[in-house]
This record gives sequence, C-alpha cells and structure tokens, in this order.
Amino acid sequence: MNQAKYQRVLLKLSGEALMGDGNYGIHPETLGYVAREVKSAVDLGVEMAVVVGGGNIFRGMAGSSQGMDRASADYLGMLATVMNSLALQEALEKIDIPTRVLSAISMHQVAEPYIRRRAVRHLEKKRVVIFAAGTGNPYFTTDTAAVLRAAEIHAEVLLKATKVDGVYDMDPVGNTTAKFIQDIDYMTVLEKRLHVMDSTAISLAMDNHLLLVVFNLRESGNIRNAICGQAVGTKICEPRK
Ligand SMILES: Nc1ncnc2c1ncn2[C@@H]1O[C@H](COP(=O)(O)OP(=O)(O)OP(=O)(O)O)[C@@H](O)[C@H]1O
Ligand SMILES: O=c1ccn([C@@H]2O[C@H](COP(=O)(O)O)[C@@H](O)[C@H]2O)c(=O)[nH]1
Repeated sequence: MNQAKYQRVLLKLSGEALMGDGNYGIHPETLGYVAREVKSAVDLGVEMAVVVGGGNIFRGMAGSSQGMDRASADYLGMLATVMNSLALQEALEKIDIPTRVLSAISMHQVAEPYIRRRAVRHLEKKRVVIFAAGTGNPYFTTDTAAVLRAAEIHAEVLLKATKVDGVYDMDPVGNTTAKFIQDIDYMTVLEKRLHVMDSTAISLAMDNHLLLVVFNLRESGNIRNAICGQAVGTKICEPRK
C-alpha cells in the first residue's frame, strides 16, 4: 500500500530521538536519517507539519529539580526545541525539502513568528512547517504543543515518533515484562497513567477527537507506513463501540 490515507499530518519527533546512541545533543547521522524518513513520507504528497521536542538538550523539570525557577527552566527547554527545529530545517533543506520554521516565541532573525493562517498557507504550498518553541508557555510540553497545533491546522492525525515501539502497559524502558498495546482509548491511557504522553496532551486530543499514532522512529519506513494507514505502533483513539 503506497497511497497516503491522510492528507495533512502532524509529526511529533522526540528530541531524544535525535541523539542517536549518545546521551546529549544532536547526532548528525541520526538527523540525516530523520530527514530522509520525513522525505519519504512527504514524497507521498501529504502536507506535513512537525513539532520537535527538546529532551536531548534541556527539560524544564530537570532544571527546576536542581533549584531553578520552573518557568525559567521551561523557557530554556523551549529554546532547546528551537535549536532542534533549526537543525531539522537545515537537514531537510539539504535534501531539497522546502521548509519554514514558525516559532511560538518571537525571534525574527531565525524563524517566522507563529501565525496559524500562515502555517496553513505554507502547508498548502507543500512546505514542511516546523513549529518551534512549543506552545510558547511554560508548564507545557511539546506533546501538548503538537496536539494543539494539530488541532489548529486541522491535521487528521498526530504521529508521535519516539524511541519505543508504541504504548505498553508500563514504561518499556527498564521493564522487560511490559506488554505492547496495539489500540487503546484516551481515557484508558489517562486512567492507567501510561506516561507515553503527558495527560494534558492526551486530554486535549480526546476533547478534539484527534487520532494519535505512537511508533518507533528508529524503524525505517514507519512514518511513511503510518501515513499509508498500515498497522504501525499503537493507535490512541475513541473507544470502540
Ligand atoms: N506506558 C508506556 N508506554 C510507552 N512508553 C512509555 C510508557 N510510559 C512511559 N513511556 C516513555 O515515554 C517515552 C516517550 O516519550 P518521548 O521520549 O517521545 O518524550 P518526549 O517528551 O515526547 O520527547 P523528548 O525526548 O524531547 O523529551 C518513551 O521513551 C518511554 O520510555
Ligand atoms: O509548550 C511548551 C513546550 C515545551 N516546554 C519546555 O521545553 C522542554 C522540552 O520539551 P519536551 O516536550 O520535554 O521535549 C520541556 O521539558 C519544557 O521545559 C514548555 O515549557 N512549554
């Protein structure tokens, strides 16, 4: 199956997925791999927006646990997402994918300000739109930013590309007995406190009936296959009637 099931998608890339096997920052080969994975999906003709996390550089929670004011630490985290966004832009443009970075925190010299209608226009012109700086507000995450932007641009699906294969009954990192779940509804994710995404992000997706697909970015072809509607990772959606 090589035809896109969705016409407009939002791809959430975990910041940590850009580290490769390292434990900090951006690994150039991994970034190049991610750009090629995005290209193979864009080649289907879909309109694609991307939100990148910042966990490979800075997380607000980590800063505040070391005594920093939480809001200040979160602004550092948001700036980390701008760095990742610019790096991704560079990698995509190297392989001839037109892109625009739109930042929720104004920084005119490096990125356009986030304006919803502009974002939609860029998508219509088949530019990959990279949303930087999360929601622009502290106390949020890039998962919540991804759901918010997906709702704003009327994306049909949010693809969460991460370092695990999907949603499990417990964190699979460090738990060898964790069981993979193929389909799950939003409320069960919340009730069972499955921390694959934060509860604000899941609630916002639930309230807006936004389909979420969680899958492993390290498996080549997953972004494209998810867009083609193949069984990739875990679907989080409305309960089956
Ligand atoms: N029940 C669960 N099922 C799957 N993953 C889980 C679960 N509970 C916790 N996780 C963890 O959630 C992580 C997914 O979040 P991810 O790494 O994408 O973080 P992020 O905050 O979106 O990005 P960043 O790396 O930028 O912080 C997985 O790596 C996994 O370890
Ligand atoms: O809307 C937002 C988005 C993010 N942050 C801060 O950025 C870091 C990195 O994002 P991740 O989602 O963890 O990758 C996050 O820990 C927050 O500190 C924010 O404040 N607001």
